[in-house]
Amino acid sequence: MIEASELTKRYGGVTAVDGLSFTVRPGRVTGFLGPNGAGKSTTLRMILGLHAPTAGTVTVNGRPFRHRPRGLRHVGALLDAGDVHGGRSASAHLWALARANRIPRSRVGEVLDQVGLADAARRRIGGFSLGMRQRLGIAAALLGDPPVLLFDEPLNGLDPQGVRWVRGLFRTLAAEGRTVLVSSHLMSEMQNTADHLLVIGRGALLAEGSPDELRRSTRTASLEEAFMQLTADTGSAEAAAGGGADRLGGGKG
Ligand SMILES: Nc1ncnc2c1ncn2[C@@H]1O[C@H](COP(=O)(O)OP(=O)(O)OP(=O)(O)O)[C@@H](O)[C@H]1O
Repeated sequence: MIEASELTKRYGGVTAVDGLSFTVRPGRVTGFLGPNGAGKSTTLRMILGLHAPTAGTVTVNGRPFRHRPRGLRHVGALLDAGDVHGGRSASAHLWALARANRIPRSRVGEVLDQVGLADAARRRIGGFSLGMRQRLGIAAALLGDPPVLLFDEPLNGLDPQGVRWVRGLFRTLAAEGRTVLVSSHLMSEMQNTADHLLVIGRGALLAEGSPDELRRSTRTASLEEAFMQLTADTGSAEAAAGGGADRLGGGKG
């Protein structure tokens, strides 16, 4: 369970996250949606204790999460798949993380198998495609078998088979009772994946509910249209490109 209360982050004059309160429950996939610059990554970084909130609190299973030894056993996260040492092999990268988090070495082979990178285990990460890096980032998140998992734009660079695989993986992780939070700026991606959605714009919560609830509350035919409508006033490039949709009011679903 992740609980945010009045979470706020300011960078100088920019308010990236603005009094955000939400609960992410275990046993379901929660989609975290918002246009570019809405504050998704900043929120994920505050959940992980990488950035300190300017105000408000966020807890993971009742306590603020700090990076610490064995942290990967509590929370696994894919934030930026490009943020890895390109000179290392996939297995060396995962083994370094496992060692630092006191995770048995046997997990390295297991997660490489799980993400479909077993054949690339000894290859340098520098030669990996974006999709392979995403898979490696997912492997790192799974390494400590954690009860809470955060994924920032996990589908970037994945081919259709990869996208289908990730959707299945998220469903399995949720069915195992884990807390799964997945950020995306594409509502359509979440249509088949998320049980519950949090929609933010300019750092504030615009709406939350199941995909059906969001469609009903916005009286739209698809989640994509619902998203356009909910974010129409946030000044995003996507909302502007969507154009046209009448605003019917979004509120909580
Ligand atoms: N370290 C930082 N210093 C200054 N401003 C920042 C910093 N990190 C984020 N911001 C600003 O905070 C706002 C929210 O950014 P954030 O990356 O959290 O949004 P996002 O929803 O993840 O966007 P995207 O979908 O583009 O990844 C943006 O205006 C961004 O420019």
